Amino acid sequence: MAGDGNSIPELEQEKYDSDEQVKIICLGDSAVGKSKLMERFLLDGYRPQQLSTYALTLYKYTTTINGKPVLVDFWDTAGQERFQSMHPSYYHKAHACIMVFDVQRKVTYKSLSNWYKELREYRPEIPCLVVANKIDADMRVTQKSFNFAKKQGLPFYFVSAADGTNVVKVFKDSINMALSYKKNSSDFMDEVMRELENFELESKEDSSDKGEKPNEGKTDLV
Ligand SMILES: Nc1nc2c(ncn2[C@@H]2O[C@H](COP(=O)(O)OP(=O)(O)OP(=O)(O)O)[C@@H](O)[C@H]2O)c(=O)[nH]1
Ligand SMILES: [Mg+2]
Repeated sequence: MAGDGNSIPELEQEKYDSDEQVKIICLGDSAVGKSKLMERFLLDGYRPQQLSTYALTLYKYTTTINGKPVLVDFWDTAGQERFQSMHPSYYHKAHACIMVFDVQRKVTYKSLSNWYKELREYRPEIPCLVVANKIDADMRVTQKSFNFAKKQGLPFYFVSAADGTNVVKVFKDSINMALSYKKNSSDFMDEVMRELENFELESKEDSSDKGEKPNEGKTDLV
Protein backbone atom coordinates (compact mmCIF):
# COMPACT_ATOMS: atom_id res chain seq x y z
CA MET A 1 0.00 0.00 0.00
CA ALA A 2 2.87 2.34 0.72
CA GLY A 3 4.69 4.32 -1.89
CA ASP A 4 2.44 4.42 -4.90
CA GLY A 5 -0.75 5.51 -3.11
CA ASN A 6 -0.58 8.88 -4.86
CA SER A 7 -1.08 7.33 -8.26
CA ILE A 8 -4.60 6.25 -7.30
CA PRO A 9 -6.92 9.28 -7.37
CA GLU A 10 -9.13 7.89 -4.57
CA LEU A 11 -6.13 7.73 -2.29
CA GLU A 12 -4.85 11.24 -2.86
CA GLN A 13 -4.92 12.27 0.72
CA GLU A 14 -3.95 15.87 -0.03
CA LYS A 15 -7.59 16.49 -0.89
CA TYR A 16 -8.36 16.29 2.82
CA ASP A 17 -6.51 19.57 3.21
CA SER A 18 -9.36 21.36 1.46
CA ASP A 19 -12.06 22.81 3.68
CA GLU A 20 -14.94 20.77 2.44
CA GLN A 21 -13.58 17.23 2.65
CA VAL A 22 -13.17 15.04 5.68
CA LYS A 23 -11.91 11.53 6.21
CA ILE A 24 -13.49 9.29 8.82
CA ILE A 25 -12.04 5.88 9.58
CA CYS A 26 -13.59 2.83 11.13
CA LEU A 27 -11.73 0.49 13.47
CA GLY A 28 -12.61 -2.73 15.26
CA ASP A 29 -12.22 -6.49 15.11
CA SER A 30 -13.44 -8.57 12.22
CA ALA A 31 -17.21 -9.18 11.98
CA VAL A 32 -18.23 -6.57 14.56
CA GLY A 33 -20.39 -4.95 11.88
CA LYS A 34 -18.29 -2.05 10.56
CA SER A 35 -19.36 -2.50 6.95
CA LYS A 36 -23.00 -3.13 7.85
CA LEU A 37 -23.09 0.06 9.88
CA MET A 38 -21.72 2.10 6.98
CA GLU A 39 -24.10 0.49 4.56
CA ARG A 40 -27.04 1.13 6.89
CA PHE A 41 -26.17 4.80 7.20
CA LEU A 42 -25.59 5.20 3.49
CA LEU A 43 -28.54 3.04 2.54
CA ASP A 44 -29.82 5.49 -0.03
CA GLY A 45 -27.43 5.88 -2.87
CA TYR A 46 -24.11 5.04 -1.31
CA ARG A 47 -21.17 4.44 -3.61
CA PRO A 48 -18.79 1.90 -2.21
CA GLN A 49 -15.56 1.79 -4.14
CA GLN A 50 -13.81 -1.48 -3.77
CA LEU A 51 -10.08 -1.00 -3.97
CA SER A 52 -9.27 -4.61 -3.38
CA THR A 53 -5.55 -4.22 -3.97
CA TYR A 54 -5.56 -1.86 -1.04
CA ALA A 55 -7.84 -3.96 1.17
CA LEU A 56 -9.99 -0.90 1.46
CA THR A 57 -13.49 0.35 0.70
CA LEU A 58 -14.22 4.04 0.46
CA TYR A 59 -17.80 5.11 1.01
CA LYS A 60 -18.41 8.58 -0.32
CA TYR A 61 -21.11 10.69 1.25
CA THR A 62 -22.14 14.25 0.49
CA THR A 63 -24.08 16.41 2.86
CA THR A 64 -24.75 20.08 3.53
CA ILE A 65 -23.66 21.68 6.76
CA ASN A 66 -24.36 25.35 7.49
CA GLY A 67 -25.31 25.78 3.85
CA LYS A 68 -22.01 24.42 2.58
CA PRO A 69 -21.51 21.11 0.79
CA VAL A 70 -19.30 18.68 2.66
CA LEU A 71 -17.81 15.56 1.16
CA VAL A 72 -17.15 12.76 3.59
CA ASP A 73 -14.99 9.76 2.82
CA PHE A 74 -15.69 6.88 5.16
CA TRP A 75 -12.81 4.41 5.08
CA ASP A 76 -13.57 0.80 5.80
CA THR A 77 -11.11 -2.05 5.82
CA ALA A 78 -11.43 -5.37 4.14
CA GLY A 79 -9.28 -7.74 6.05
CA GLN A 80 -6.30 -5.90 7.54
CA GLU A 81 -7.87 -5.85 10.98
CA ARG A 82 -7.38 -9.60 11.18
CA PHE A 83 -3.73 -8.81 11.71
CA GLN A 84 -4.76 -6.56 14.63
CA SER A 85 -3.00 -3.63 13.05
CA MET A 86 -3.61 -1.19 10.22
CA HIS A 87 -1.27 0.28 7.65
CA PRO A 88 -0.21 3.83 8.65
CA SER A 89 -1.78 5.34 5.52
CA TYR A 90 -5.16 4.25 6.83
CA TYR A 91 -4.75 6.74 9.68
CA HIS A 92 -3.07 9.43 7.61
CA LYS A 93 -5.05 12.69 7.66
CA ALA A 94 -8.09 11.08 9.28
CA HIS A 95 -10.31 13.61 11.05
CA ALA A 96 -12.38 11.24 13.18
CA CYS A 97 -12.63 7.58 14.07
CA ILE A 98 -15.59 5.30 14.73
CA MET A 99 -14.44 2.39 16.87
CA VAL A 100 -16.80 -0.57 16.89
CA PHE A 101 -17.24 -3.68 19.03
CA ASP A 102 -19.84 -6.44 19.10
CA VAL A 103 -21.82 -6.47 22.36
CA GLN A 104 -22.28 -10.21 22.00
CA ARG A 105 -18.54 -10.96 21.85
CA LYS A 106 -16.52 -9.84 24.82
CA VAL A 107 -13.21 -10.38 23.02
CA THR A 108 -14.10 -7.58 20.59
CA TYR A 109 -14.67 -5.23 23.53
CA LYS A 110 -11.32 -6.21 25.01
CA SER A 111 -9.60 -5.39 21.72
CA LEU A 112 -10.72 -1.76 21.93
CA SER A 113 -7.73 -0.78 24.05
CA ASN A 114 -5.32 -2.08 21.39
CA TRP A 115 -7.14 -0.32 18.59
CA TYR A 116 -7.24 2.86 20.61
CA LYS A 117 -3.54 2.66 21.39
CA GLU A 118 -2.67 2.28 17.73
CA LEU A 119 -5.03 5.10 16.75
CA ARG A 120 -3.38 7.46 19.23
CA GLU A 121 0.09 6.61 17.94
CA TYR A 122 -0.87 8.03 14.56
CA ARG A 123 -3.64 10.48 15.40
CA PRO A 124 -3.17 11.69 18.97
CA GLU A 125 -5.97 14.22 18.89
CA ILE A 126 -8.79 13.23 16.57
CA PRO A 127 -12.28 12.64 17.96
CA CYS A 128 -13.05 8.97 18.51
CA LEU A 129 -16.56 7.57 18.99
CA VAL A 130 -17.06 4.18 20.64
CA VAL A 131 -19.89 2.09 19.27
CA ALA A 132 -21.46 -1.04 20.81
CA ASN A 133 -23.11 -2.80 17.88
CA LYS A 134 -25.69 -5.61 17.59
CA ILE A 135 -27.90 -4.56 20.52
CA ASP A 136 -30.89 -5.99 18.58
CA ALA A 137 -29.67 -9.49 19.44
CA ASP A 138 -30.36 -8.92 23.13
CA MET A 139 -31.54 -5.54 24.38
CA ARG A 140 -30.54 -6.38 27.96
CA VAL A 141 -26.95 -5.53 27.08
CA THR A 142 -27.88 -1.86 27.21
CA GLN A 143 -28.20 -2.26 31.00
CA LYS A 144 -24.59 -3.37 31.24
CA SER A 145 -21.82 -0.89 31.72
CA PHE A 146 -18.97 -0.75 29.27
CA ASN A 147 -16.45 1.49 30.96
CA PHE A 148 -13.78 1.74 28.31
CA ALA A 149 -15.28 4.84 26.69
CA LYS A 150 -15.94 6.57 30.00
CA LYS A 151 -12.38 5.92 31.18
CA GLN A 152 -10.96 7.44 28.02
CA GLY A 153 -13.51 10.27 28.01
CA LEU A 154 -14.99 9.21 24.67
CA PRO A 155 -18.60 9.42 23.47
CA PHE A 156 -20.38 6.05 23.60
CA TYR A 157 -23.38 4.71 21.66
CA PHE A 158 -25.48 1.54 21.71
CA VAL A 159 -26.40 0.81 18.09
CA SER A 160 -27.74 -1.81 15.73
CA ALA A 161 -26.89 -1.97 12.07
CA ALA A 162 -29.65 -4.56 11.73
CA ASP A 163 -32.56 -2.40 12.92
CA GLY A 164 -30.93 1.00 12.54
CA THR A 165 -30.98 2.10 16.20
CA ASN A 166 -28.75 5.16 16.67
CA VAL A 167 -26.88 4.62 13.40
CA VAL A 168 -27.72 7.99 11.87
CA LYS A 169 -26.89 9.70 15.16
CA VAL A 170 -23.40 8.14 15.34
CA PHE A 171 -22.52 9.01 11.78
CA LYS A 172 -23.88 12.56 11.93
CA ASP A 173 -22.03 13.15 15.20
CA SER A 174 -18.84 11.78 13.67
CA ILE A 175 -19.12 14.18 10.72
CA ASN A 176 -19.69 17.17 12.99
CA MET A 177 -16.80 16.18 15.22
CA ALA A 178 -14.52 15.64 12.22
CA LEU A 179 -15.37 19.07 10.86
CA SER A 180 -14.87 20.84 14.13
CA TYR A 181 -11.58 19.01 14.72
CA LYS A 182 -10.40 20.03 11.28
CA LYS A 183 -11.36 23.64 11.88
CA ASN A 184 -9.81 23.92 15.31
CA SER A 185 -6.80 21.75 15.78
CA SER A 186 -5.80 19.27 13.13
CA ASP A 187 -3.62 21.56 11.11
CA PHE A 188 -2.03 22.79 14.28
CA MET A 189 -1.20 19.28 15.52
CA ASP A 190 0.06 18.20 12.10
CA GLU A 191 2.21 21.31 12.02
CA VAL A 192 3.63 20.55 15.46
CA MET A 193 4.43 16.97 14.50
CA ARG A 194 6.22 18.17 11.36
CA GLU A 195 8.17 20.76 13.31
CA LEU A 196 9.23 18.12 15.82
CA GLU A 197 10.41 15.81 13.06
CA ASN A 198 12.42 18.59 11.42
CA PHE A 199 13.84 19.62 14.74
CA GLU A 200 14.97 16.06 15.43
CA LEU A 201 16.65 15.75 12.05
CA GLU A 202 18.35 19.12 12.39
CA SER A 203 19.72 18.36 15.83
CA LYS A 204 21.06 15.02 14.61
CA GLU A 205 22.77 16.74 11.72
CA ASP A 206 24.18 19.31 14.16
CA SER A 207 25.67 16.72 16.46
CA SER A 208 27.36 14.90 13.59
CA ASP A 209 28.88 18.22 12.48
CA LYS A 210 30.45 18.45 15.90
CA GLY A 211 32.66 15.43 15.30
CA GLU A 212 30.54 12.60 16.62
CA LYS A 213 30.97 9.26 14.94
CA PRO A 214 28.93 9.41 11.73
CA ASN A 215 26.44 6.65 12.48
CA GLU A 216 26.07 6.97 16.19
CA GLY A 217 22.39 7.45 17.10
CA LYS A 218 21.56 8.47 13.57
CA THR A 219 18.73 7.41 11.39
CA ASP A 220 19.33 7.13 7.68
CA LEU A 221 17.44 9.82 5.86
CA VAL A 222 17.08 7.84 2.66
N1 LIG B 1 -27.77 -9.15 14.78
C1 LIG B 1 -26.93 -8.29 14.18
N2 LIG B 1 -26.01 -8.73 13.31
C2 LIG B 1 -25.19 -7.83 12.71
C3 LIG B 1 -25.29 -6.43 12.99
N3 LIG B 1 -24.35 -5.79 12.28
C4 LIG B 1 -23.68 -6.71 11.58
N4 LIG B 1 -24.20 -7.95 11.83
C5 LIG B 1 -23.73 -9.21 11.26
O1 LIG B 1 -22.39 -9.42 11.64
C6 LIG B 1 -21.64 -9.98 10.56
C7 LIG B 1 -20.42 -9.14 10.25
O2 LIG B 1 -20.82 -7.87 9.77
P1 LIG B 1 -19.83 -6.99 8.88
O3 LIG B 1 -20.45 -5.66 8.68
O4 LIG B 1 -19.43 -7.73 7.67
O5 LIG B 1 -18.58 -6.90 9.87
P2 LIG B 1 -17.19 -6.17 9.62
O6 LIG B 1 -16.79 -5.55 10.93
O7 LIG B 1 -17.27 -5.28 8.45
O8 LIG B 1 -16.25 -7.42 9.34
P3 LIG B 1 -14.85 -7.47 8.48
O9 LIG B 1 -15.10 -6.79 7.17
O10 LIG B 1 -14.54 -8.92 8.38
O11 LIG B 1 -13.86 -6.76 9.32
C8 LIG B 1 -22.61 -10.10 9.38
O12 LIG B 1 -23.09 -11.43 9.33
C9 LIG B 1 -23.73 -9.16 9.73
O13 LIG B 1 -24.96 -9.55 9.19
C10 LIG B 1 -26.30 -6.01 13.92
O14 LIG B 1 -26.48 -4.83 14.23
N5 LIG B 1 -27.09 -6.98 14.48
MG1 LIG C 1 -16.23 -5.23 6.60
